[in-house]
Amino acid sequence: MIGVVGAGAFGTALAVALARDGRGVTLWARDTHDLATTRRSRHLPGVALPDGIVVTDDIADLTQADAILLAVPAQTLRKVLTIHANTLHDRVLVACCKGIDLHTLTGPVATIRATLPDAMPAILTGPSFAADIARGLPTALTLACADDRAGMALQQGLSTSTLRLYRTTDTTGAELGGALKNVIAIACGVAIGAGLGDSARAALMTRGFAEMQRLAQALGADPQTLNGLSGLGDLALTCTSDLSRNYRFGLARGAGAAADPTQTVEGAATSRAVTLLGADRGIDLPICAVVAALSEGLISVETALQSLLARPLKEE
Ligand SMILES: NC(=O)C1=CN([C@@H]2O[C@H](COP(=O)(O)OP(=O)(O)OC[C@H]3O[C@@H](n4cnc5c(N)ncnc54)[C@H](OP(=O)(O)O)[C@@H]3O)[C@@H](O)[C@H]2O)C=CC1
Ligand SMILES: O=C(CO)COP(=O)(O)O
Repeated sequence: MIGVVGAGAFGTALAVALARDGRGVTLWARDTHDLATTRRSRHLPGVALPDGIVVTDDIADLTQADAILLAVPAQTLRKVLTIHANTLHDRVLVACCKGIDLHTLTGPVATIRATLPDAMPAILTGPSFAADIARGLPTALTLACADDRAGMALQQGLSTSTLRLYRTTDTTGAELGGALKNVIAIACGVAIGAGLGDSARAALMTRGFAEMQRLAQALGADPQTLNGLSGLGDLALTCTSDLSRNYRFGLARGAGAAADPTQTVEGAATSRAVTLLGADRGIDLPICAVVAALSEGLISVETALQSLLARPLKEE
């Protein structure tokens, strides 16, 4: 049985895909609302839960799970691990979130390691909208686990006919790719929202990818990981699709409109976290820094765009 913590859009979509493929799934939510009776998540409209999914608000129901997917926002992961340490402490835990904890400046795998040292941590990341996964559209993701035997078991256990998992042991590269692409997606949304056009977006994606590579290498990631699904792949998806909440957040800000406050926008807090990580190591992350200042309301859209366009001329 696979356990899923968090019945939001992504947790529900993964549960649906696994259950459709014949896996037993127990889906835990802190408050199931009417999910158990309606079999529909308010976070994933139009998708009905298959019979193979057991819905619960008792985390102890995950005690027998072969692996537990953690599909809660990155800024809440540490709290969830701490509160439910009794159930989660010695388990195979697959982080399904994309972000850097603003207080510890750690990614999801490092957060699991620090909070529950006897758990086996892994991360599932890469280009995949919950809506696509739930509809059974083909998706390819990265499964990263430092222990390659455990990674192989997870790859087998979590792949389905429509969900194709590629494996790596580079958890640092995988978690940084997923976290950083959300920040660059906000910047791209701002540019498009402000009417700067597709050429400006392509420039931001490229220079943003250079920032992703710089920080990831400084933190010990394999550059090849950033070139894969969890880095470049997810950057391409998130910076170009209206389905992305990070991109839409930027789009609204760029157009001078209010962003939807009910949406999970991981790149907002993560932009500050990665800016701090970069500053610690003397790494220049101008796009991330501008997104952080803009997300926190410290600068206007005009100032943000000016500071990106007024960068000194230099070699590529
Ligand atoms: N949506 C997508 O397409 C994809 C999302 N992801 C990643 O998945 C992660 C989760 O995003 P997503 O599912 O979309 O977000 P949603 O906003 O749809 O759902 C978040 C879920 O987390 C739960 N949650 C929040 N705080 C806590 C807490 N303290 N304790 C327990 N549960 C909590 C919420 O519960 P409640 O309903 O009670 O508020 C909700 O079920 C993010 O890191 C995102 O980047 C990755 C790939 C695709
Ligand atoms: O990570 C995602 C796609 O891979 C989802 O992106 P958003 O969180 O921006 O919606």
